[in-house]
Amino acid sequence: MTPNQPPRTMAEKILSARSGKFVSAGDLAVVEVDQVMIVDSIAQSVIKVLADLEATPKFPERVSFVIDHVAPASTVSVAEAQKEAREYASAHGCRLFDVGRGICHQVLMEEGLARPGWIVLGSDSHSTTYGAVGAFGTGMGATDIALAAASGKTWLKVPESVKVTFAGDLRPGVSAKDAALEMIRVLGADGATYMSVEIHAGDRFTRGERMTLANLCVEAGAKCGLAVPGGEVLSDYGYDFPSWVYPDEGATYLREVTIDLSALQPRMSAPSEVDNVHDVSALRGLKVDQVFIGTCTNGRLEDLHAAADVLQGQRVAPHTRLLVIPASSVVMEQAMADGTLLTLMQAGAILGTPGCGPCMGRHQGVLAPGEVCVSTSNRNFIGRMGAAESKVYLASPAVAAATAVLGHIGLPEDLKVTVAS
Ligand SMILES: CC(C)[C@H](C(=O)O)[C@@H](O)C(=O)O
Ligand code: SF4
Repeated sequence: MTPNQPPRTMAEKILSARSGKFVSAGDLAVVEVDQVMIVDSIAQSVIKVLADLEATPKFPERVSFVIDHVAPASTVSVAEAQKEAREYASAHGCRLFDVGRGICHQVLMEEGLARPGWIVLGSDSHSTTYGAVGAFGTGMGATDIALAAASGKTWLKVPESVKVTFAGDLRPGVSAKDAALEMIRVLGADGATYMSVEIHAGDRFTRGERMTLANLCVEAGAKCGLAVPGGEVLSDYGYDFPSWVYPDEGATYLREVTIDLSALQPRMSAPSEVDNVHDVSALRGLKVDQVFIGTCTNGRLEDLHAAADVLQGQRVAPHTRLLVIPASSVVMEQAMADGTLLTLMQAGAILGTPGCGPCMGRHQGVLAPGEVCVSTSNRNFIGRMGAAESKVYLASPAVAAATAVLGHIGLPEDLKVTVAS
């Protein structure tokens, strides 16, 4: 950065570096794309656009197909679409992560396909997740994704930035998911539309926790969610963090908010907007039919550990179903090796194939009219997990686990039994 350049945000820094010239919010930038990710449900459309353009991927090693949203296939047409994606990836030398490998965002992170300062485009809105390691991750539609695959580049309007600072320390029993839900409440469901949410949390959050935070950013309408590394946490980025990725001192933000973690209680997002966030204690007692622990938001090993801590020696309530779906095959193997899955199953959990599971109501746990689900996912829109008359409440893995045992919304502390003398 030359001295006469104005201070830049993290988004401006990355887009400047990857476009080869200094750009600021509002400018158009043509940037090199480091990774293009294509999910099963969009693959056919992307392949069609490429065929119409008579183009093929310019850098096949930078293109990954992931079969995760409805995997294994639920219908003949889904199976056909997945077959097409599989065959296309193999014919053109692209990466393929097939049924059971896991959810696209978790898999790309595990495979080192998102790194600090990279630009990662996904055919999936939660591609903001890659900001957990300082990659400019964003979701795009089939046409833009196909053009990026064909050319190795994309164009972007450089986003304005909102600075979110986390201060203080979480109390015991309060998690990064609670912090993420609070962040969405504060920003509002469209409060960061087309903005970069720059997350300043020092070394407070693990890599997985930062994935939860960056993942939720799109629920405030954000273009990307970039976690600025601080202190010790740098080691869990897994890669060198180039100094040019850091935001400059004195960069301009459209809005700045501070969230005091020490004041947070376990939070829950009630239907049907993600920013409809309340303390769990205010919703306590509502009868629940299904609990779902998994997804790109909260299906990692640390999330399964948090659930197992609550479920150890407990039983899921008789009228409640508990579905647990690890975010990837790696998570599943680790949870199997350390006994976590056994604890969950002994409590009555039903395990599913690593992938999205019932998150968007396509299979493996669709809700009937009138049913209520507490889920560790990121969306609770009308009909998100099934019938339009069903309801989804979003929470942390610990709260979801406690709710499964209680059969109604509640907290781990509600499970403590007082033995009469
Ligand atoms: C199917 C996919 C394109 C969609 C998304 O873009 O996010 C899904 O993952 C979701 O969470 O709603
Ligand atoms: S787990 Fe849910 S939110 Fe994440 S990519 Fe899959 S469907 Fe979308």
